[in-house]
Parts: sequence; structure tokens; C-alpha cells
Amino acid sequence: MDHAYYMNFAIDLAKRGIGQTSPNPAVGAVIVKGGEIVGFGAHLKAGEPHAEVHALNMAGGKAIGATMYVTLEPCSHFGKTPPCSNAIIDKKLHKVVIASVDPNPKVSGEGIRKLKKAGIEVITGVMEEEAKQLNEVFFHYMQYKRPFVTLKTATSLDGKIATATGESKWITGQTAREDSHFYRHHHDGILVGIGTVLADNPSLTTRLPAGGKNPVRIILDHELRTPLDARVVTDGQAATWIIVKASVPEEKRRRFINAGVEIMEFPGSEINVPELLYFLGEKGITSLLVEGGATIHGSFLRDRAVNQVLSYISPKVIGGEKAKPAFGGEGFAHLADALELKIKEVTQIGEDLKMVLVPKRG
Ligand SMILES: Nc1c(/N=C/[C@H](O)[C@H](O)[C@H](O)COP(=O)(O)O)[nH]c(=O)[nH]c1=O
Ligand SMILES: Nc1c(N[C@@H]2O[C@H](COP(=O)(O)O)[C@@H](O)[C@H]2O)[nH]c(=O)[nH]c1=O
Ligand SMILES: [Zn+2]
Repeated sequence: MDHAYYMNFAIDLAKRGIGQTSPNPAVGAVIVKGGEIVGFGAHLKAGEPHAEVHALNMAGGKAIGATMYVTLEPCSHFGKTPPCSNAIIDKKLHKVVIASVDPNPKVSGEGIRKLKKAGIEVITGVMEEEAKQLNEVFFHYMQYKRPFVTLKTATSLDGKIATATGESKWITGQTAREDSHFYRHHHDGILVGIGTVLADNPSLTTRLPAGGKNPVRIILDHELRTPLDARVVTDGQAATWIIVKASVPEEKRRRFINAGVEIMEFPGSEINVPELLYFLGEKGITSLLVEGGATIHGSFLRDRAVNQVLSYISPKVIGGEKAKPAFGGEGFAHLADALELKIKEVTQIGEDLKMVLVPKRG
């Protein structure tokens, strides 16, 4: 077999943990001895054993002299779990094949150094691109300390998110709507503006047939106009943070705090998106799904605070100058300033079109 055969398996294992390992990366490990797979594992939850440890436990004594394929450089620090590089050395493995180096400053390169120093052969860069793509959120958050942002839009063919009379249920079909719930499972936080809360009374929970993790519901609502009987306040299904500005009176906040909502005061009145992202990054939000509405999308567009666009387009034409576009705000006066994207994925999903796009400028 070639390295890619086993690394593909490790990457496939890692993929299954995406979303639930946050804020840790998703990692897969496979141990091979004499052309036989003797152990494998994936990191499943932050604070629990790492992928390498699961694989070593499964391999038992067969790990001696074996080769490990792992999608991320084995860690070398004592976080919530002991260092994997120590475990690999203790179990006397012969070789470690690594897909991507760990950008976490506590690790990056240190794990590899320790393995080499212990006389273990190390090969790096096998299927590196796939492994980095898998953990684009983790790599982004480690580098920028703010969440990886996915903007989600669901529009008619002519780019509207509602009719001129405000009707929006539903523009896209059931299949597309369900597909967007996978992205709710994969993101730590979901952000909407007060306009969406007042218009749709959304629950913003992950409702997939096989369940899924609920993101933290983050409502941008400076004046605290969210109704006390809104689903995001009363349904107890997921954490809800409402971001207000300083002038909101204490006794008003109290009512929401008593309902279990976190009220967070955010400096300034206008949404300064980069500052909001650092603020959320500090609170451990490593990935953010922005569901709109138009005002919020307009602010994120203005500040180019977008790492991925998830666009569902329905083959319906709504028309009407007063019907709401997906991106509000001023917009760019010059085409040269438009946010240019590269199409990563285009598929038909039910009756609708789904596009996943990434900004062109790195
Ligand atoms: N109007 C449409 C959407 N509308 C999306 C809005 O964010 C809406 O408030 C949320 O989806 C709320 O729903 P929930 O209670 O959280 O499930 N999204 C879609 O994908 N298609 C559409 O047609
Ligand atoms: N999940 C994962 C790694 N994650 C690395 O370890 C850090 C978390 O350490 P801890 O707090 O102990 O869980 C995380 O930030 C990342 O650098 N490393 C690995 O060798 N294998 C794994 O499966
Ligand atoms: Zn580790």
C-alpha cells in the first residue's frame, strides 16, 4: 500500500469529528504494522483523549515497531490531555507519517522534534492540503484569534430574501433548508440581527434527522428589543447571547438574565465587525455562521469579514424594488471594490442551487 491509502482513512476518521471537537481540531490516526491495520481512532471531544491515544489503545502491544498515520502533528504539550508525542515514544513506534503541522504555537514543530530526537522516523506533508482544508476553522482561529465566518444566504433567483410585503417562508425548499442545518452543527455560533428575530422568531437550533450540536445563538440587538417570549429566550434549547450597547438599563437586562440569556455589552453603537469577531473569539467562538438578515450581511460585507459564503438560490423570481436583497447597507459604489469570490462547490439540492464560495484575496 502507499501512504495515501492509510492517510485517506485517517482523514476520513477525522472528518467525522468536525464540529464536535471544537475548539480542538478534528484529528484521525491509523496504526499499521506489517501491512495490517492494527489500530485507529479519532478525536471526538475537547478534553477527551486525542486521536493518537485512541489508536494506541486499540493497537495495544502491536504498536511496537509500527507506523502511525496522523492528520495533525502529534501534540507535545500538556493541555487537557497528556502529550501524544510522549505516548508514541513510550509505545516504541518505528515511524510517524504526518499530514499537517499543528499551527498551535504550543505545539508547532515541537511534536515532530521530540519524535525525531527519540529516534522515530517522521515523514510530513502527506495529503497536507486535504488535512489543512479539514481543519480550516482551527487553523484560521489559531492564526487570527477570531472566528472563521460563514455567511449564509437563501435567496430567490433575483437575489431577494423576502417579498416587498416581508414574506419569506419559504424561499428555498425543505432539502436546502435541512442542508443548512449541517452548517449549524459545524459552527460554534450562529449570529442573526434583531430584525430576523422580530420577523421570523427563529429557533436557530440544529434540527437534523440524526440530531446535531446546537450552536450558541448570538443576537445583535443594541437596544435589547428582543421580545421576552421569543423562542431564543424561552425554548431552553441552546445558549443565547444578546449583544447590547451600554445604555440598555439594568432592570431590563435583569429580565433576560433571569430567563437564562447572557447579556453582553459591546462598546460603540455601530457594529464594528472586526471588533465583534475578536470579542467572540475571546469567548471561544472559533466558527460563526451568520444567517442575516440584510443589515447584518451588509455590515459583514462592508468590513469584508467573510471566510466562506454559503448561498442557496431558489428558481423563483420575486421581483420588486422594495423586496429585500440579501445584503443591505450601502454596498460598494465601485465594481472594483465588490467582494470577489471563488466557487468551491456548486450542486443542485432539491429544486434549488447550492454554492459554497471563498474570498479570492487570501
Ligand atoms: N426564509 C428562508 C430562510 N430564512 C432564514 C432565516 O434566518 C430564518 O429566520 C431562520 O432560518 C429561522 O429558522 P429556524 O427557526 O431557526 O429554523 N432560510 C432558508 O434556508 N430558506 C428560506 O427560504
Ligand atoms: N485534537 C488533537 C490535537 N489537538 C492539539 O492539542 C490542543 C488541545 O490539547 P488538549 O487541551 O490537551 O486537548 C489543540 O489546540 C491542538 O493544538 N493534537 C493531537 O495530537 N491529537 C488530537 O487529536
Ligand atoms: Zn495530542
